[in-house]
Amino acid sequence: MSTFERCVIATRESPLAMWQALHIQSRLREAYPGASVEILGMTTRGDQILHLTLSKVGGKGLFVKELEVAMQEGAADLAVHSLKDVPMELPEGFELTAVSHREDPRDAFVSSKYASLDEMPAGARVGTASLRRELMLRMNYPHLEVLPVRGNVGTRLGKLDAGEFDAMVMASAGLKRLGLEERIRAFIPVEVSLPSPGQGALGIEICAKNDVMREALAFINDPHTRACCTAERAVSRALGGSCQVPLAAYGVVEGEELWLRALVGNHRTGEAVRAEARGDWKDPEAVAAEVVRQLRDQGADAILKAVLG
Ligand SMILES: NCc1[nH]cc(CCC(=O)O)c1CC(=O)O
Repeated sequence: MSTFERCVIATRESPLAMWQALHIQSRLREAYPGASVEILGMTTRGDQILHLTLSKVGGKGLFVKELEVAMQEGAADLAVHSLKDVPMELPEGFELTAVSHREDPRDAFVSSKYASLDEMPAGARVGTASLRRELMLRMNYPHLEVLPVRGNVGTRLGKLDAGEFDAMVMASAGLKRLGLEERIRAFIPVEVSLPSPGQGALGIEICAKNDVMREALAFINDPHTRACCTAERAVSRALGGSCQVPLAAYGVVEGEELWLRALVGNHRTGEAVRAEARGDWKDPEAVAAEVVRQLRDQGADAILKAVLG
């Protein structure tokens, strides 16, 4: 097997992105003692545009484009992403070569005033950065005021602590990775808040022609997590999933079966349709196709058309 002697990891410079890049760096250094593994921190447009919600500025691609350019120009050999921030379609010439074992995929309830969403009185303010979470809140807690929030994990916690919100819904994975688990007052069950496709997993992107890095990174790929995230992303891809679409999809492998659940809806009205299917975990696309068929049979396309206007 051809090995590499040095590689450069491209990453955004948010504390969470840097944690994730350093995590992959340490795994590569452990697997390949003596290899040079460096990190190239970059600022993306998604990091710069903070006054608008992602659903208004163009979505997930804003967090990956500059990292892909760095790989194209030879300044980096791989990019480490939060998989849920990676667009469902990669540009020509790139591939998602590995998906790591996922951290806790649940959404977390963060508040210094209340112990859970159930305890919040009518009119209490919940901050969220995602239309998926807004839909969940509209469906289950229509008496709460849902407000948009942008910024990285620390910025959002700062806004909560400054009193701009009474609570925040955020990814458990981000808080845990940053050593902020003590801020989590409650984990929101996936039955209530089905996760975003790929939530909690890391996606490692390379140039498709880079055979050396593909081989070197293969050990990071977790087959069950990859199957689940492949199915989750396939549902999103089929239904035009993006930051503009309130869509949730979550797969788990149980024995030889992949159990996939999904939901799409209208965050403004709380209208939603759900579906689930079980199938061979080695054929995630087939399981996703069955879930998409069920969602479409229940009117998912019309709901999403109303959302996108
Ligand atoms: N774009 C936000 C984002 N992207 C990845 C994570 C957390 C890590 C993960 O879920 O994989 C977060 C924070 C959040 O959703 O609260």
